[in-house]
Amino acid sequence: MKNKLIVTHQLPGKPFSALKDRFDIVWPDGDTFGRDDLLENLKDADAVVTVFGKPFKKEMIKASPKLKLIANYGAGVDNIDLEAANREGIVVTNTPDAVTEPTAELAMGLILDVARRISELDRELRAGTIRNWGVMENLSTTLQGKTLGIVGMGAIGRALARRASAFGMNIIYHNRNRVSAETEEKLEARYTDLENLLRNADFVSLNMPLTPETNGMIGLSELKLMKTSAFLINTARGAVLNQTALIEALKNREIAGAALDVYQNEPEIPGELLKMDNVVVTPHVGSATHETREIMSRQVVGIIEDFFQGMTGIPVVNPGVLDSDQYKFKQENIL
Ligand SMILES: O=CC(=O)O
Repeated sequence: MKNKLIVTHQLPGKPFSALKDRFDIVWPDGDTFGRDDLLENLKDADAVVTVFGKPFKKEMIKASPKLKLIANYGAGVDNIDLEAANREGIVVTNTPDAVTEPTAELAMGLILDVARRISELDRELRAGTIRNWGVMENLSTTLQGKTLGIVGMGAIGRALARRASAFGMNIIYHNRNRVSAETEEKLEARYTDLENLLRNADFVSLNMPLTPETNGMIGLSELKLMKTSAFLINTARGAVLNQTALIEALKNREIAGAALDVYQNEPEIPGELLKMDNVVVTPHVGSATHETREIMSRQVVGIIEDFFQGMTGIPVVNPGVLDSDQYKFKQENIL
């Protein structure tokens, strides 16, 4: 009998044809399923493909008694109730590698944009509101020689450090665990505590995952430590930053500007941010390139194939579940 796979959102579909002999694959008609439709489909699902930023919470997990695998399309798994998945013996995976380089590209792009005022000047030119092309007009900030503070030196943080070095920036970083001396040397990155990073960086880039420890990590007191000439860049998750505090810090000129790809309550962006010339906004597109979306689909398909053949070496984000009785019971019913 075939296993049942639910894909919760539309994704590049071609790679999924490799699964059709072993799986009945259910896709939504539109962009995604309605709640009731999804709950109904989950009743006898063996695996589900979820999407970063789109909640897959306890209610969904409880409605899925046969579910063995949640294969998240995306690196961040903050959209999934991991505790509920652990309780039910469900393995959760992500697509960590695919999103690294494009997200670092976007972070670099946002740094360039907010520093050199690219979007702002583009808007003004189109609106016909640029008064003058004189030598003292439209001035911005050079990256060369400036200090970039990276909060979260995982794969994306490291990929950003490599790019920023090419622009002549000095790199300091803060991370839960210090990276190896070899990596520090290769990236020419110096470790420091968060307070020191915030006080010294000209650009602060948030690149940590959203976890209970990082939730709200950057609030008003942290923003106040930053230089008034410094910029904040967030391509991580909206909730690592207190958005109300950011708006206050920008209004009070505690910092010079911000460039944001993620928000506390997506897809909502506070109107106040949209009105500020020194704020660049993009709609959570860190990994949104044609190439990356295709690679993410291929990676998810490979993970599902490997998992249902009992293979290890897939990117499991809740490895503790593999020792649980619930997981073992479910495994016995798969193979
Ligand atoms: O934000 C995107 C991802 O987590 O992959």
